Amino acid sequence: MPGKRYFPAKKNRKAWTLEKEIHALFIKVVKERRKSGYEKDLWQMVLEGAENSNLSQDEIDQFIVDNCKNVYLAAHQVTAAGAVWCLMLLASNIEWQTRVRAEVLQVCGGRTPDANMLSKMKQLTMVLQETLRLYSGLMLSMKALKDIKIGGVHIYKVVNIWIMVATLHSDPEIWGPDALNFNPERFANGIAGACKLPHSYSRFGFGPRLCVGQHLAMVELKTLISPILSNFSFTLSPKYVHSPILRVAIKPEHGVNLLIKKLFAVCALGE
Ligand code: HEM
Repeated sequence: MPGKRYFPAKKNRKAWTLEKEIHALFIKVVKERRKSGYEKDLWQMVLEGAENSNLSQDEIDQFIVDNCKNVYLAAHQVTAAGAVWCLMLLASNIEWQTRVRAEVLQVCGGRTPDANMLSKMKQLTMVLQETLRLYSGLMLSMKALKDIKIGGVHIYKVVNIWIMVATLHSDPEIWGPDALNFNPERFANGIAGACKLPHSYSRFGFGPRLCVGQHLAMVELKTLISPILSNFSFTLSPKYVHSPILRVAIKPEHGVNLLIKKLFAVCALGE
């Protein structure tokens, strides 16, 4: 909500200093952008939206900073984690890697993928859906704004509700006995065909607070993964240690080490 500064209480010195530094950092970038000219992109729309409003300068700055944080935390971190897990899963499932590569080569024919090509990558979509089932957020949180009753359970106003996404995404009752396995085939007929209760597949949330970037995220992931598949084959390095850890998103604690082969040359790469 614009108009209020959500700096932590001053007595929490470290958090206060960090918050102020982040604020100053984003405002500096905005000033530099104004000086150097700009493109008419999403970022520019945020700036113009704020500046053409009736807000005070302080409120405008806060609105801009909040949007920067949103994009960094909600958009960048989770999408990057999705890409890394997808590569890890393809590296450990060569059959699927080969299958998706064949599709990408057939659809793109060595060209940079455009929107039309991306929409034809069905196998890659299935792999990404399965990746986000196995490695998306741990939980979603919501707060009851009034007393409600759901399925016979009374929930009082202001109670926080935590929805364990990881549990829903791995329940054999919902996904079948292979719920813990990587099996993109389950998404061959879309989400409704993959599980008993489509609402339980909530990697982008659901309801009015559904992820606004869900389609952009899929486009980004396909745009990143498809050229990698066209140009390289890869397996997991023996150095890889499987250790998912909860940060902003679920991330590989020690990165993902891959052995990458480009045509006939072999090289090793960290995350
Ligand atoms: C694989 C990538 C992504 C995943 C797994 C993901 C997941 C989520 C989830 C679970 C929520 C919360 C929904 C809820 O509370 O019900 C959310 C909200 C949000 N996401 Fe994403 N997201 C991704 C990418 C992106 C991208 C690329 C953007 C923007 C460019 C974005 C922007 C947002 C924003 C602004 C919200 C808050 C929406 C609101 O509260 O109204 N996300 N996302």
